Amino acid sequence: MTNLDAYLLLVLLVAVTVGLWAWRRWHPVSFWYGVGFPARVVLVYLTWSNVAAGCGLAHKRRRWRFTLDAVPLAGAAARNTVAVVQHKRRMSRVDVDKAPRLGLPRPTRLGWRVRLRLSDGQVPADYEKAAEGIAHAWRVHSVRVVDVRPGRVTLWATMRDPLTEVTVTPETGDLLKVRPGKLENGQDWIIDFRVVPHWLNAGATQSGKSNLANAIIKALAPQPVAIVGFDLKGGVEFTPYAPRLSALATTRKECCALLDDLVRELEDRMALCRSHGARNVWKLPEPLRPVPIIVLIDEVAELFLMADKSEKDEVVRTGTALLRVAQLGRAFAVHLIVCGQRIGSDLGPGVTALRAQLSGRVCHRVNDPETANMTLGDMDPAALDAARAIPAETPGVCIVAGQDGAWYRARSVYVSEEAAEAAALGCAYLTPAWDTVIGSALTTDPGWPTAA
Ligand SMILES: Nc1ncnc2c1ncn2[C@@H]1O[C@H](COP(=O)(O)OP(=O)(O)OP(=O)(O)O)[C@@H](O)[C@H]1O
Repeated sequence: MTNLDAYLLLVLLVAVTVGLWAWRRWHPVSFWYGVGFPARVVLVYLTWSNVAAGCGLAHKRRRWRFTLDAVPLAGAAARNTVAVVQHKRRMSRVDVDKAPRLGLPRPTRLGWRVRLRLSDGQVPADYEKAAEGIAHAWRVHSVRVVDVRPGRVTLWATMRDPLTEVTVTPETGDLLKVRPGKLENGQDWIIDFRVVPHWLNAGATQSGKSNLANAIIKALAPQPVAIVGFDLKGGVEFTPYAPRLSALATTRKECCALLDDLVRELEDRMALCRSHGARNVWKLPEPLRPVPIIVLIDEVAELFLMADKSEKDEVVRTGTALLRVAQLGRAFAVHLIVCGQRIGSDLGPGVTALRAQLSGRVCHRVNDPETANMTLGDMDPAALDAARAIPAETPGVCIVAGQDGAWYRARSVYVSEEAAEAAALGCAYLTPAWDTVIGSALTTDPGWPTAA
């Protein structure tokens, strides 16, 4: 090779490197699909046998192999005997590691998914246990086991944590559908109250519960819905959103009265549906359809705590009414968002039944494993581990589980109180008066205010 050739080669190498750097810098998405992902696939295939063996996923198979007989292993004796031992290559059956069969990796925006065939005797839990080891071996942020089918699992590798910075996604305006943040897979986190009607929003103090409530209020504010609040912290949480609230209860007495209204309204809606032969309000003709009601409850434990015996009746009444709202609400468009640090059976009878009705679960960072258990206990145990691993420095990160049993790491988008207040004020003209809301099922005109 002449000097000129070497020079040209060097220039070419520099040009390719700079080109790749610029491609990655200015168009990371196409760079990932065009270069990053194929390179990763090659690496994953080449290293899979070792990775599987290292993570305890390979199993031993007896295979015919050429072996060297009588080769001393090591040490001085080995050197001495090597001269006299005849090395004979011969076929014999030996134990070899066999990795589970890897399917074709498919790219995602932040990583890849790859399907695996379970070896005999393996269960998906073996892969869940090995997920952290695989993530380190593949040098990725996380590996999750998803989409479990008989004899197969899918591993989902994510290169970096998409939840470090969550940006706002514009709302589509679909009724009762909000996008309060992002999921770990980079997709929008969607809360659709028509699919999952009631939600439990739990977590330790400063974990991001109120921020999620802000995000939901901000997203619901421009929609034709009535929002009511229960805030037994003296109204400090929800009073700033009062312009967009049709009703706000801040004392136990007000809570009882508001719950009575809600139960009566549910009964009216039930009667209306019955008289029109409809199973739920969505089957009613549109002009007759009552306005959906979103019930926001802050620190639910306050509703169940009693200072003395005189409050017992009120607490029992509250619990029963809340349970009725939860049980009947789905069909009659009354939806609950229950926030709290704890919602355990220690709060009294009825709480466990209420919790069972809240099929949407959001578990923020927790201080004690019981809270994660209470919120996600009936879900996949891996979801519990993930909830316990949420660090304090990432408020808003949570584990979300819907009724399909699947769970995701997610983070709500940051919505300051000022932004939520501004949204509530800006949409105040959409706030239906409580009197018209609770009478809406009895009239043909729900009294819905129109834009000014
Ligand atoms: N998604 C998020 N992104 C960035 N910061 C967040 C996010 N969610 C919450 N925070 C910040 O974390 C802090 C605590 O949040 P928040 O008030 O929502 O917690 P909380 O669980 O409601 O606490 P408490 O129970 O004490 O009221 C706030 O300063 C808030 O700005």
